[in-house]
Amino acid sequence: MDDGDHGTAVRAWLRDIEVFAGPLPEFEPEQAPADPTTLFMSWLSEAVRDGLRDPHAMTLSTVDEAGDPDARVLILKGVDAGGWQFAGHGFSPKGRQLAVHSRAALTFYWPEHGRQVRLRGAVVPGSAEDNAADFLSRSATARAESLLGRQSQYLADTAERDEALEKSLAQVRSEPALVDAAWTLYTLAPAEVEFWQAARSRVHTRLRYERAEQGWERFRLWS
Ligand SMILES: Cc1cc2nc3c(=O)[nH]c(=O)nc-3n(C[C@H](O)[C@H](O)[C@H](O)COP(=O)(O)O)c2cc1C
Repeated sequence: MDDGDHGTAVRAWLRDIEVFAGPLPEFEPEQAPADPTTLFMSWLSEAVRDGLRDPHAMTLSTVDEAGDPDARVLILKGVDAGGWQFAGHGFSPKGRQLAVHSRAALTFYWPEHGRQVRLRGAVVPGSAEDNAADFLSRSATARAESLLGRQSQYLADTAERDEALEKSLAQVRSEPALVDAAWTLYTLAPAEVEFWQAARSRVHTRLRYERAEQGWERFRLWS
Protein backbone atom coordinates (compact mmCIF):
# COMPACT_ATOMS: atom_id res chain seq x y z
CA MET A 1 0.00 0.00 0.00
CA ASP A 2 1.50 3.40 -0.88
CA ASP A 3 1.22 6.42 1.41
CA GLY A 4 -1.77 7.85 -0.48
CA ASP A 5 -3.75 4.60 -0.23
CA HIS A 6 -2.83 4.26 3.40
CA GLY A 7 -4.00 7.81 4.14
CA THR A 8 -7.29 7.16 2.34
CA ALA A 9 -7.82 3.90 4.25
CA VAL A 10 -7.11 5.57 7.59
CA ARG A 11 -9.55 8.40 6.80
CA ALA A 12 -12.28 5.88 5.85
CA TRP A 13 -11.58 3.82 8.98
CA LEU A 14 -11.82 6.92 11.20
CA ARG A 15 -14.99 8.12 9.47
CA ASP A 16 -16.69 4.79 10.27
CA ILE A 17 -16.06 5.02 14.01
CA GLU A 18 -19.31 6.01 15.66
CA VAL A 19 -19.42 9.16 17.79
CA PHE A 20 -22.19 10.25 20.21
CA ALA A 21 -23.64 6.74 20.17
CA GLY A 22 -26.23 7.69 22.77
CA PRO A 23 -28.73 7.60 24.30
CA LEU A 24 -27.85 11.18 25.22
CA PRO A 25 -29.32 13.40 27.92
CA GLU A 26 -31.39 16.47 27.05
CA PHE A 27 -30.05 19.94 27.80
CA GLU A 28 -32.43 22.88 28.05
CA PRO A 29 -30.30 26.07 28.17
CA GLU A 30 -33.41 28.11 29.06
CA GLN A 31 -33.57 26.19 32.34
CA ALA A 32 -29.84 26.61 33.08
CA PRO A 33 -28.93 28.04 36.50
CA ALA A 34 -27.51 31.57 36.86
CA ASP A 35 -24.11 30.27 37.98
CA PRO A 36 -21.99 27.89 35.83
CA THR A 37 -20.64 26.17 38.95
CA THR A 38 -24.12 24.82 39.70
CA LEU A 39 -24.51 23.44 36.16
CA PHE A 40 -20.98 22.00 36.17
CA MET A 41 -21.61 20.22 39.47
CA SER A 42 -24.83 18.73 38.16
CA TRP A 43 -23.14 17.45 34.95
CA LEU A 44 -20.22 16.05 36.99
CA SER A 45 -22.63 14.42 39.48
CA GLU A 46 -24.51 12.80 36.60
CA ALA A 47 -21.22 11.48 35.19
CA VAL A 48 -20.35 9.99 38.60
CA ARG A 49 -23.90 8.62 39.11
CA ASP A 50 -23.78 6.85 35.73
CA GLY A 51 -20.39 5.29 36.48
CA LEU A 52 -18.42 7.10 33.74
CA ARG A 53 -14.73 6.37 34.10
CA ASP A 54 -12.43 9.07 35.44
CA PRO A 55 -15.24 11.64 35.40
CA HIS A 56 -12.98 14.13 37.19
CA ALA A 57 -10.18 13.93 34.60
CA MET A 58 -9.73 17.06 32.48
CA THR A 59 -7.26 18.52 30.00
CA LEU A 60 -5.23 21.49 31.21
CA SER A 61 -3.96 23.65 28.34
CA THR A 62 -1.18 26.16 28.88
CA VAL A 63 1.25 28.12 26.75
CA ASP A 64 5.01 28.09 27.12
CA GLU A 65 7.45 30.98 27.08
CA ALA A 66 7.58 30.97 23.27
CA GLY A 67 3.76 31.07 23.06
CA ASP A 68 3.53 27.42 21.97
CA PRO A 69 0.53 25.54 23.36
CA ASP A 70 0.85 22.49 25.59
CA ALA A 71 -1.80 20.24 27.13
CA ARG A 72 -2.09 17.27 29.46
CA VAL A 73 -4.71 15.44 31.50
CA LEU A 74 -5.01 16.15 35.24
CA ILE A 75 -7.42 15.30 38.02
CA LEU A 76 -9.87 17.90 39.28
CA LYS A 77 -9.10 18.51 42.96
CA GLY A 78 -11.94 20.82 43.94
CA VAL A 79 -14.52 23.38 42.84
CA ASP A 80 -15.48 26.31 45.04
CA ALA A 81 -16.34 30.01 44.82
CA GLY A 82 -12.71 30.71 43.79
CA GLY A 83 -12.77 28.35 40.83
CA TRP A 84 -11.62 24.93 39.63
CA GLN A 85 -8.58 23.36 41.32
CA PHE A 86 -5.80 21.10 40.11
CA ALA A 87 -2.42 20.18 41.54
CA GLY A 88 1.05 19.65 40.15
CA HIS A 89 4.73 20.20 40.66
CA GLY A 90 5.85 23.81 40.38
CA PHE A 91 9.04 22.79 38.52
CA SER A 92 7.25 20.58 35.99
CA PRO A 93 6.74 22.00 32.49
CA LYS A 94 3.15 22.97 33.34
CA GLY A 95 4.32 24.62 36.59
CA ARG A 96 6.99 26.60 34.77
CA GLN A 97 4.57 27.57 32.02
CA LEU A 98 2.01 28.79 34.54
CA ALA A 99 4.68 30.78 36.38
CA VAL A 100 5.41 32.69 33.16
CA HIS A 101 1.92 32.86 31.71
CA SER A 102 -0.74 32.43 34.35
CA ARG A 103 -3.73 31.88 32.06
CA ALA A 104 -5.02 28.46 31.07
CA ALA A 105 -7.93 26.41 29.79
CA LEU A 106 -9.58 23.30 31.23
CA THR A 107 -11.59 20.86 29.12
CA PHE A 108 -13.82 18.06 30.40
CA TYR A 109 -15.32 15.42 28.12
CA TRP A 110 -17.86 12.82 29.20
CA PRO A 111 -18.26 10.67 26.04
CA GLU A 112 -21.21 8.53 27.21
CA HIS A 113 -23.17 11.73 27.84
CA GLY A 114 -21.89 13.57 24.76
CA ARG A 115 -20.94 16.46 27.01
CA GLN A 116 -18.00 18.84 26.95
CA VAL A 117 -17.24 21.70 29.35
CA ARG A 118 -14.58 24.30 28.50
CA LEU A 119 -13.21 26.88 30.92
CA ARG A 120 -10.71 29.70 30.37
CA GLY A 121 -9.23 32.06 32.88
CA ALA A 122 -6.49 33.17 35.21
CA VAL A 123 -4.67 30.66 37.38
CA VAL A 124 -3.41 31.40 40.88
CA PRO A 125 -1.18 29.17 43.04
CA GLY A 126 -2.52 28.12 46.43
CA SER A 127 -1.29 29.27 49.84
CA ALA A 128 1.58 27.32 51.41
CA GLU A 129 -0.98 25.78 53.78
CA ASP A 130 -3.34 24.61 50.99
CA ASN A 131 -0.43 23.28 48.90
CA ALA A 132 0.89 21.32 51.89
CA ALA A 133 -2.56 19.88 52.70
CA ASP A 134 -2.95 18.67 49.12
CA PHE A 135 0.58 17.22 49.08
CA LEU A 136 -0.01 15.31 52.33
CA SER A 137 -3.29 13.87 50.98
CA ARG A 138 -1.33 12.03 48.23
CA SER A 139 -0.02 8.47 48.41
CA ALA A 140 3.46 7.83 49.83
CA THR A 141 4.78 6.86 46.38
CA ALA A 142 3.31 9.96 44.74
CA ARG A 143 4.90 12.13 47.46
CA ALA A 144 8.25 10.32 47.05
CA GLU A 145 8.19 10.87 43.27
CA SER A 146 7.27 14.51 43.70
CA LEU A 147 10.15 15.08 46.13
CA LEU A 148 12.57 13.93 43.45
CA GLY A 149 11.34 16.90 41.40
CA ARG A 150 12.23 15.30 38.08
CA GLN A 151 8.84 15.07 36.36
CA SER A 152 9.07 15.18 32.56
CA GLN A 153 12.89 15.09 32.50
CA TYR A 154 14.58 12.51 30.23
CA LEU A 155 14.72 9.08 31.91
CA ALA A 156 17.96 7.43 30.81
CA ASP A 157 18.22 4.68 33.40
CA THR A 158 15.27 2.98 35.13
CA ALA A 159 17.57 1.37 37.73
CA GLU A 160 18.75 4.84 38.78
CA ARG A 161 15.10 5.94 38.97
CA ASP A 162 14.10 2.93 41.09
CA GLU A 163 16.99 3.51 43.48
CA ALA A 164 16.21 7.22 43.85
CA LEU A 165 12.52 6.45 44.38
CA GLU A 166 13.31 3.84 47.01
CA LYS A 167 15.43 6.36 48.95
CA SER A 168 12.78 9.05 48.65
CA LEU A 169 10.08 6.61 49.78
CA ALA A 170 12.14 5.70 52.85
CA GLN A 171 12.41 9.40 53.69
CA VAL A 172 8.65 9.91 53.26
CA ARG A 173 7.98 6.94 55.56
CA SER A 174 10.35 8.18 58.24
CA GLU A 175 9.12 11.79 58.00
CA PRO A 176 5.37 11.55 57.25
CA ALA A 177 4.88 15.32 57.68
CA LEU A 178 7.53 16.14 55.05
CA VAL A 179 6.16 18.54 52.41
CA ASP A 180 7.54 19.34 48.96
CA ALA A 181 7.53 23.14 48.87
CA ALA A 182 7.18 23.07 45.07
CA TRP A 183 3.93 21.07 45.08
CA THR A 184 1.15 23.49 44.17
CA LEU A 185 -2.62 23.49 44.35
CA TYR A 186 -3.67 25.84 41.54
CA THR A 187 -7.06 27.49 41.09
CA LEU A 188 -8.39 28.53 37.69
CA ALA A 189 -10.95 31.32 38.08
CA PRO A 190 -12.91 31.13 34.83
CA ALA A 191 -13.72 34.23 32.80
CA GLU A 192 -15.91 31.96 30.65
CA VAL A 193 -17.41 28.50 30.92
CA GLU A 194 -18.99 26.75 27.96
CA PHE A 195 -21.36 23.77 28.16
CA TRP A 196 -21.73 21.66 25.02
CA GLN A 197 -24.32 18.93 24.68
CA ALA A 198 -24.21 16.57 21.69
CA ALA A 199 -27.43 15.53 19.98
CA ARG A 200 -27.94 12.48 17.75
CA SER A 201 -29.46 14.88 15.21
CA ARG A 202 -26.07 16.67 15.11
CA VAL A 203 -27.79 19.92 16.07
CA HIS A 204 -25.72 20.27 19.20
CA THR A 205 -26.54 22.69 22.02
CA ARG A 206 -24.03 25.19 23.35
CA LEU A 207 -24.29 27.64 26.21
CA ARG A 208 -21.49 29.97 27.26
CA TYR A 209 -21.35 31.83 30.57
CA GLU A 210 -19.21 34.98 30.50
CA ARG A 211 -18.24 36.70 33.70
CA ALA A 212 -19.93 40.09 34.01
CA GLU A 213 -19.40 42.92 36.50
CA GLN A 214 -21.95 41.23 38.68
CA GLY A 215 -22.54 37.54 38.20
CA TRP A 216 -22.63 35.91 34.76
CA GLU A 217 -24.11 36.58 31.33
CA ARG A 218 -25.33 33.61 29.29
CA PHE A 219 -25.06 33.25 25.50
CA ARG A 220 -26.24 30.52 23.16
CA LEU A 221 -23.63 29.65 20.49
CA TRP A 222 -23.94 28.25 16.97
CA SER A 223 -22.73 24.70 16.75
C1 LIG B 1 -6.09 10.50 34.16
C2 LIG B 1 -4.80 11.23 34.46
C3 LIG B 1 -4.70 11.99 35.61
C4 LIG B 1 -3.54 12.71 35.89
N1 LIG B 1 -3.51 13.52 37.00
C5 LIG B 1 -2.43 14.30 37.23
C6 LIG B 1 -2.45 15.26 38.29
O1 LIG B 1 -3.46 15.44 39.01
N2 LIG B 1 -1.33 16.02 38.48
C7 LIG B 1 -0.23 15.89 37.68
O2 LIG B 1 0.75 16.61 37.90
N3 LIG B 1 -0.19 15.02 36.65
C8 LIG B 1 -1.27 14.22 36.40
N4 LIG B 1 -1.26 13.34 35.32
C9 LIG B 1 -0.04 13.29 34.47
C10 LIG B 1 -0.06 14.48 33.47
O3 LIG B 1 -0.93 14.20 32.40
C11 LIG B 1 1.34 14.82 32.92
O4 LIG B 1 1.91 13.66 32.31
C12 LIG B 1 2.32 15.31 33.98
O5 LIG B 1 1.68 16.17 34.90
C13 LIG B 1 3.50 16.05 33.33
O6 LIG B 1 2.99 17.14 32.60
P1 LIG B 1 3.93 18.39 32.15
O7 LIG B 1 5.17 17.78 31.59
O8 LIG B 1 3.11 19.11 31.14
O9 LIG B 1 4.18 19.22 33.38
C14 LIG B 1 -2.42 12.62 35.02
C15 LIG B 1 -2.52 11.84 33.85
C16 LIG B 1 -3.69 11.17 33.57
C17 LIG B 1 -3.78 10.39 32.28
